[in-house]
Amino acid sequence: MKDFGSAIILAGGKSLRMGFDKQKIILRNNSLMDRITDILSGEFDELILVTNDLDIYKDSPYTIIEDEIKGMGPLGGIHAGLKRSSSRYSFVFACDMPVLNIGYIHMMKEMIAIIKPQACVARYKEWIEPFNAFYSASQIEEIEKHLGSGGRAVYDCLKKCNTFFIEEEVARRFSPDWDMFYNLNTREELACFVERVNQNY
Ligand SMILES: Nc1nc2c(ncn2[C@@H]2O[C@H](COP(=O)(O)OP(=O)(O)OP(=O)(O)O)[C@@H](O)[C@H]2O)c(=O)[nH]1
Ligand SMILES: [Mg+2]
Repeated sequence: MKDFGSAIILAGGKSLRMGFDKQKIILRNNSLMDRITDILSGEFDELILVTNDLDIYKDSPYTIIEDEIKGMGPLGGIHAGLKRSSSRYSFVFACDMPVLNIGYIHMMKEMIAIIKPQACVARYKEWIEPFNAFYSASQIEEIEKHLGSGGRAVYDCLKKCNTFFIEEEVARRFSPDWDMFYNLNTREELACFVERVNQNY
């Protein structure tokens, strides 16, 4: 079993705030999902998309699955992805995140290789950033317990695991403006991002 061969991209949920399915976001004429998979396929051997619409990916070369425990939000997607993953650790990302930072991924891998936690997640004040993070197969049981008792909060579940939290100042060295955690939840955020990056994307 490889340590770091797999990436999980979450593409389920309701997209209520966006008003259209976020896994279909187009940025400057290109599919955001295609951009994410293009970049991550250079870094990981196995890409697992956890979606609520299998039809979209009929011709995809990647592993396409649905939640096993449905309607529980991102933790349900992480659970399905980890169960399918063939690696000890999986990088977890979301379909509404426009910025990937490979240097930060490399740094997390190095930290994990030394510390050997169950998960590696950035912490920001009293919040965590559940995506652009690593989770491991060793958490599946704890996640099932958490979801089974109705818990949905990723942070609460991570507190019960041996999680290595990356502190804000460390993450900011890689992404001073926190872009690598930015996610597009509304049409305004989408328009604003397109405007801001303009030709540089
Ligand atoms: N597989 C899976 N992914 C999910 C689920 N809920 C959310 N996601 C994904 O998790 C990421 C973060 O989701 P959010 O932006 O918080 O929520 P959302 O449900 O997509 O959108 P809202 O309805 O506006 O809250 C996105 O990549 C979603 O596609 C779920 O139940 N299953
Ligand atoms: Mg979001």
